[in-house]
Amino acid sequence: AVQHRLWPEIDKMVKQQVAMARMGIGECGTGWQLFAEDGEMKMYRREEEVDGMVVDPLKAVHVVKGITGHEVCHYFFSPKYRYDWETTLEHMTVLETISDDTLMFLQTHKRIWPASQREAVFWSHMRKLPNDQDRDGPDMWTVVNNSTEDPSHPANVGKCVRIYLTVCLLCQTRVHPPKDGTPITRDNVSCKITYCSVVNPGGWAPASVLRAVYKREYPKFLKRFTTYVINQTKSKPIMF
Ligand SMILES: O=S(=O)(CCO)c1ccc(-c2ccc(C3CCCC3)c([C@H]3C[C@H]3c3ccccn3)c2)cc1
Repeated sequence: AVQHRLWPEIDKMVKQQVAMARMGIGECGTGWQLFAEDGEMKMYRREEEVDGMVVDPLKAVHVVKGITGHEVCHYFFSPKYRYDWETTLEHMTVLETISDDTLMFLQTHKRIWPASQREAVFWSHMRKLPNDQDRDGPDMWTVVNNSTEDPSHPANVGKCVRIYLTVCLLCQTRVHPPKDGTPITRDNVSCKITYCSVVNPGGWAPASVLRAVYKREYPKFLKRFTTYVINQTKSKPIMF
C-alpha cells in the first residue's frame, strides 16, 4: 500500500515516545515531582516553561486490575467513546482516517477562565508492540497522539488558541494464571499504564491557572478514564 505522507513521522515518534515511557521516573532525568497519588496511581510533573509559557511534562503510572492493555488502548483511541470519558472536551471531529489504526482529530476543549478556549489538531496512532524484554510475556499496546499541521485547519484563525500536544499511553498487560489451571478470568489480569503528556498551551495563559488546571484535571482524567474502561469491559470477553 502507498505510504501516507505522515507515516515516517508517526513511526519515528511512536518509537521515541514508547522508549521514553518505558524509562522509570529515575531514568527520565531530574526534577520530577510526585504531585498526585491515589492508590496505585502516581502522577509526576516537571516544571518547564517555553517562551514564558507553562509546558510542564507529565508522567503518570497506574496499575489497574481486571482489564488488559489492548482494552485500555482501544477505549482511548476510538473516537466513539471519547465524549463518555473526556470531560473537558467540547467538540471532536475526525478530520481524516489515515488507516484503521491511525486517525487525525480536531478537538476543542472547554474554556478555562480566564484563558481563551483551546483547540488541538493531532494524529493518533494505536499499535501493538512486541514484548522484546520477555518473549513469552504478553504484548504491550500503545496510543500516541501528536499535534500536526492540517492545511485545511490553519492554527489560530478562529477564536480558539491552538495548543501543541504529545501524548503517549503505554500499556503492559500482566496475567497471573490460576493455580488450578482453570480458564483465565478478569481476576487474573491487570494492566500497568504509563501516561506521558506534554502540552504547550499555544498562547499566553497564567502559569498559576494552568498549573492549577493540570493539578486538578489530570488525576481526575486518568481515574475517570480507567473506571470507564473497567465498567465497559466487566461483562465482556477479555480482549488480549
Ligand atoms: O490524552 S489526550 O490526547 C485525550 C484526547 O483528548 C488529551 C489530554 C488533555 C488535553 C488537554 C490539552 C490542553 C488543556 C489546557 C491547556 C490550556 C487550556 C486547556 C487541557 C486542559 C483541559 C484540561 C485537562 C487536563 C488534563 C486532562 C484533561 N483536561 C487538556 C488534550 C488531549
